[in-house]
Order: sequence, then C-alpha cells, then structure tokens
Amino acid sequence: NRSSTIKDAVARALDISKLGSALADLHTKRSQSSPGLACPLTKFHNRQLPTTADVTADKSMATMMVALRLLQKRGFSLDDLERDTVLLEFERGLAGIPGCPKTTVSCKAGDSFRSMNGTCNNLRNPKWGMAGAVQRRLLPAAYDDGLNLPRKQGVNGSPLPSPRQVSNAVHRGTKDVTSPFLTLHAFQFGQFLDHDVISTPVTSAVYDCCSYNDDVDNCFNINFAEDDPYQPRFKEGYCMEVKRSSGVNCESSGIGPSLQRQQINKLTSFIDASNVYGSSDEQLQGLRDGNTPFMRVSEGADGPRVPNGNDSTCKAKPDEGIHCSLVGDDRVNVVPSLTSYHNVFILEHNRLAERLREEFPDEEEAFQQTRKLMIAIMQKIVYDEYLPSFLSPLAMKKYKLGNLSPYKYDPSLDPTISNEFGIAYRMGHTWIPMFMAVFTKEFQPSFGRFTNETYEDPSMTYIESQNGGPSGMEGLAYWLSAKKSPATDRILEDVVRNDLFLNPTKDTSFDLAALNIQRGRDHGLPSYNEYRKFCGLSTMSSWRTRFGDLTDAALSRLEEAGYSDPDDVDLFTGALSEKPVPGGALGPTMECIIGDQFHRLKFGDRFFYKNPETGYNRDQIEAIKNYSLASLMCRNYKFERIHFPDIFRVLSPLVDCKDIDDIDLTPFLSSSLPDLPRPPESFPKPIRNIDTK
Ligand code: HEM
Ligand SMILES: [Ca+2]
Repeated sequence: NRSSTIKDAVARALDISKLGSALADLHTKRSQSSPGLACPLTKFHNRQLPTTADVTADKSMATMMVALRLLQKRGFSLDDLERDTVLLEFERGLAGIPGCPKTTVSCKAGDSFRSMNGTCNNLRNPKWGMAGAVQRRLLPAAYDDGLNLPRKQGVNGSPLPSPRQVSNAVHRGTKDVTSPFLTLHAFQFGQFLDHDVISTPVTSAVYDCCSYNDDVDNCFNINFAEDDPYQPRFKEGYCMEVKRSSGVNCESSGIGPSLQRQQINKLTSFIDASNVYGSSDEQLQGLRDGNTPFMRVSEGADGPRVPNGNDSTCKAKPDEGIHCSLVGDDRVNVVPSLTSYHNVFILEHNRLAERLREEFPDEEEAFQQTRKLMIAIMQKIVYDEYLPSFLSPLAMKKYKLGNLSPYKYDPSLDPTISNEFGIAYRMGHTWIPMFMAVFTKEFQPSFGRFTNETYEDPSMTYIESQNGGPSGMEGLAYWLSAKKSPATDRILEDVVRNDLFLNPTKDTSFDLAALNIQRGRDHGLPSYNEYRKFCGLSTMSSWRTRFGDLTDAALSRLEEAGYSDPDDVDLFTGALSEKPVPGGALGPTMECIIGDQFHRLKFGDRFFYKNPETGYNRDQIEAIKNYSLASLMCRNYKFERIHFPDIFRVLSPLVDCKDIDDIDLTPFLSSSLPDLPRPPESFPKPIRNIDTK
C-alpha cells in the first residue's frame, strides 16, 4: 500500500512537471517575440546553468521535490522519506535519483598544472572545489519543510518580515561617511574576486516567476503587501521577481538530511583566476587565442581589449561598435569598472606570455606557465594586499592568512565554497558607490554616471583616449584609485537598494539588500544567532539586553524590521549590523565565515603558489612577493602615480609608476632547472643555465 502511494506520488509529480514544461515552452515561444520578458536577474546577472545535463538534473530535482511534498502531505515523516523503499521508487520513476552533479574524474598524480575545472586538486577527494560542486554548509539547512521550502517562518511560527521591510529598516540610508582607509579598488577587486570563487546558478525554469508565484520549487518572488516608501514603483501588489537557486540533492554535502535541497557553484572554488580562464576546458577554448600562449582580445580604438561576446548579454550598441564582453565569468558586463578589471588581467596575461614564450618554446607550456604565474599573482594580491586591508589583524592571525604564517598544504581541508560565504561575502555590496566615473591621469573627473545608469551598459569602457588622455578602461581604474570606498556598514546605496537593474519600459527594479536576504532564505540558511553560536560567539537574547557586538541603535533597528524574535534575524542583516573588530572593517560573525573560507582556499589548495610540491621555489615566491596589484596596474594602464605598495589603502602614499618595479621574471625563466640549494647571501647568484655552457 505504501509502495503504491509512493508510485502514485511519483506519477503525479511527473504529470505536474510535464505541465510545467509545456508552460515553459509556451513562454519561450512568447518571449522570442518579446525578449523583454526574460528576468533581468537571470539574463543580465548571468547565472544560467552551464550545461544541458545540468538543466535536466535541475528539472528532475524539481519533480522529486513535488513528489516528496505529496508524500509529506500523506503523512510520511522525514525519516520515512529517507528509507530505501521511497528512494527505490524514485530511482525507477525518475530514471535515477537526481543526485550529485555527475562528473567523472580521473586524476593523474604528478600533474604540474591545475585542471581547468578544479578536479584533482585534492587527490583523495578529487571533486573538492571543482566547478559544479555542491556548496559546502557550515550548518544544516533550516528549510520550512525540512527539505526544500525556503525559511519563511520564525521560531514561534509567525512569518518572517518581508525582506524589503528589513531592507528599509536596516539597510537604508545615505552613505555620507567614506571609509577612512579603503580606496574604491577594494570594491572592484572584491567583486572581481567573488567572480573567481562563486556563481550560484538559478533554476532552469524559463518563465516569468511573477506569473507563476505559486511554483514554490522554482520561484520565490518578493511580493509587496502594502505601499513602500519608494514610490511610485514599489506599490502594493508589486512583484519583485526572484527565481530560486537551482537545487540539487546530493548526499556528499555531508551535513543535514540527505534529501535536503542543496545549491551548486558553477565556478571552481579555488582562487585560480577562473574569472580570466573559465571553469572548464571548453570555456577556455573560447577565450584563448587558438593554441597560442595568448588570450583572445578584440581590437579597440585604443588597442587590444577584452574580447567581444554575444551582444544579447548586455545593452550593446553594435551600430556604434559597442559590444558585450566575453571572459571566464559571465557577469563581466554588470558594471563598467568590473569590465575594466577583467580587461587589465587579460592584458597582463598577454604581457607576461610575451616574455615567457621566449623561455618556453612549446606553446602549450608557455600558456600554462603564464596561467600559473597569473594565478600566483592573483593569490598574492588576495592574501598579502586585499584581505589585510579590511580584515582585523586578529582574524588575519587566527586564520593564518598573512604572509608571515608558514605555508603547509593540508589535504584534510575541504576548500569548496560554503553556502554561507556566498551570502556573507555580499558584504561588498556596502562598498558599491553611488557614481561610476572615468578620471584623468591627474585623478580629475572627466565623465560620470549614476551607478544605476551603468548596469550592463559597456559604453564607458569604450570612451576613446583624447590628446594622450586615458581610454575609458584606464580612466575607470584611475577613478578607483582616486576615490575612497563607501564605509563598510549596514547601508546599501539606493542605486542598488531601489534601482538595481532598473527597467523603465517594464517599470521594474530590484533591491539588492532584499535579494541577499531572500537568497539566504531560499537556501534555507539558519538565522544569525545560529551562526553566532557556530562561531563561538554569544547570542542576542532580547532586543533590550545589551549585546557587545551590536550598538543599542542597531538592536532597535532589527526589532523595527519586524522580526518577532531575536532568533529570527537573517544572517546577512545581523552580521552586517555588527560593530567592526578593532583594526578591521567587519564584525566578528562576518570575519568568522569569511576568514574560515579564505583559510581553506589557502591551505586546502594543493596548487597554492607557496606549496613547494606544485608551486614555486623561494626565489620565485620572493619575486611574486615584490610584485603588486599597483605595479600590475602601472604596467598595463599607464598610471602616472598610484597608491603603493598597497593600492587598497588610502594611506599608502602616491608613488610614481616609474619608481615601482615590474615583476622580476629571472627566477621563472630558470624554473626548468632543479631547485638548487641557495648560496649564502654574500655569494653572487648563479648564472642561468650555467651547467650547459
Ligand atoms: C555594482 C556592483 C555590484 C552589483 C550590481 C552586484 C549585484 C549582485 C546581484 C544582482 C547578485 C545576485 C543577487 C541574487 O539574486 O541573489 C549578487 C550576488 C553576489 N554578490 Fe554582488 N554586486 C556588486 C558588487 C559586489 C561586490 C563588491 C561584492 C564583494 C566584495 C559582491 C559579492 C557578491 C556575492 C558573493 C554574491 C553571491 C554570488 C553567487 O552566489 O552567485 N558583489 N551581486
Ligand atoms: Ca576559481
């Protein structure tokens, strides 16, 4: 009898899913005649599933979730559902249980270069950190139904406040306080780095979710129950369309019930410049210049630039020669200063490749050596420059992130990006400035736009150099150097909190703070207090009890946000409301989640540049240590003066680029030689290839 109930549930779920597919087809036909229907969160902030196999798995997962829900309604408990009888029936009915992303991995020990998709980094667990891996979890998901449905209820059963209400109460305001210590490079490098380590694809459901509000497996819109202060757009009845992140069911995520919905990461978790090279061999093929050591570029008015991509992925103006870009991560067109960062890293690859090819006549070897060096440079910038510019000295020490900590690879550490990091690291949204601008070499403004006028519009990167002045790409980087970053606090500028992806024709826009909160709930993240406990910190017990890490004002804002219990507060909101740890910009909960992730990305990466087995020798590491993002910018973007040694710090003096050394490539040119013991300091260095002369 139970068995027929299960069979029946699977059959009904399949019917429902067929109906869903039919509706989707209908919608695809309709949207071909009016492309405006596509959800900008999917279309522009491009997070589509990478392969057709992923899309099939995604659909099959949604079907399974429907079947599971039907069974829960018929009295099956979570334990019942995990029994083999249910799983067997699913196996049969759904042609295999939609499980972990299927990737066959065969590792060759002794590979000298990391794979493109991140597999075989950890030889015992070759899927750790790979593209398509399930996001790690610090705590089991707290879905409303234990399995799949977003966290919508508080601890005492009352509904959580709408994310927009929380956004209005906590994340709204004017950011008139600029950071006393960060330049805008922190903002732009921060996002660039994010796009190396995580991209969470959204469901393959192609229809407009606002027309399918009840499709709980695919849609999780923010519906406005009453008028909002932002008028006239956000009025009662407004639907802010949110597609759910694509779900997978994958036991290997290890934590929580095995049937819980999990989210995946499209990218390699490792800091491996996958934003430059892509996260698969196929992706690289489209980005590399044939089999040469070089990356593909397009020819712009001011020389080579980031290659052109498909013009439907941004607001291109092909008639005026303005195109969308194609790089290793598909969010490259979101804002022009991000494109400028992608551009400079491609130029740097080609600059280094030009020099390394002389040493490595084999084109593949020259390409891989250049890629390896670029990754090392990226890792150096992250750990020696970027992280210490906003993490407290305490966190840098605790998580061994600084360059004084000795390096030893730890194969027991899973480097895979955690689901919680994907929410916490959105703290960078507080650094998004109100304007974007192109500056002159003297750091004077020459062109500016409100940030919300630049989304997905590459025009600024196409501004041409005049009278020897900067190109748009360069001028955007000068601007990042000339300006201080907005303060790291709970506030997000209205350009992203009201006007994100503003579409005047459809009269729609998004609130990034609300999206972050909604996304956390979509992923079933437990509340802020649960993460305080996880991090070994005290918890907030009432709105009235003094609580060290939040000011009284912050506590009352959380109460005003409409949470009925302190145990309900969302992670993003609570953690961003904390007072900074002395010497840093973030509170202790943020530092705990972000610090631990960067610890894993360092010590859990077998190819980390400091690992002598796969990385570099002492001289090479020394050369990398003496290179910097500031120098990289000087070499490619003709800066006159730049904050040096630390481009992220306002207090780093402005130094003439002529006085900043380029990377010393000598130790890399002799890298084919075995690592000889170092001579005493007073001896002259051995000459290259001395023994062949
Ligand atoms: C103008 C600049 C930026 C814009 C327009 C932007 C926009 C967005 C949007 C629309 C999302 C997806 C929201 C959702 O549907 O859940 C997102 C996700 C995210 N953002 Fe940003 N962002 C910007 C800058 C930054 C910065 C500076 C950082 C960090 C320093 C950052 C970190 C992240 C992270 C970690 C995610 C989650 C990624 C994923 O899991 O797919 N963003 N951002
Ligand atoms: Ca990566």
